[in-house]
Amino acid sequence: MIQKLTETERNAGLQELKDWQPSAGRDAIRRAFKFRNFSEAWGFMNRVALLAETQDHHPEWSNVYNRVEILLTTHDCDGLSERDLKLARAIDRLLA
Ligand SMILES: C[C@H](O)[C@H](O)[C@H]1CNC2=NC(N)=NC(=O)C2=N1
Repeated sequence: MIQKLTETERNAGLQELKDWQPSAGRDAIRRAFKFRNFSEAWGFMNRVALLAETQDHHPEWSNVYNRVEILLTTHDCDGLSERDLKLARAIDRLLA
């Protein structure tokens, strides 16, 4: 069973992932993305979807035209885990 991050691990993760914010009211992190148009937003979502499948870890997300919002949390432990940090790092690398 996957473990929730401790407070120390959580803080270290948030410090490292500077573009991600803690989600208000949930043990989760979120990041908002803005692209030039829908096509670029959708292309990004496709790439994230493939990443999510390889990690067997899936985002909660929304898309409105050129904007994408991603929330990461781990349902299996009802909170933030190392799996969320791993997926967030991989998403950031897609854009680097
Ligand atoms: C059976 C399967 O491996 C699990 O249900 C995975 C799938 N993707 C998941 N994604 C997320 N975000 N949290 C999970 O706990 C989770 N669990």
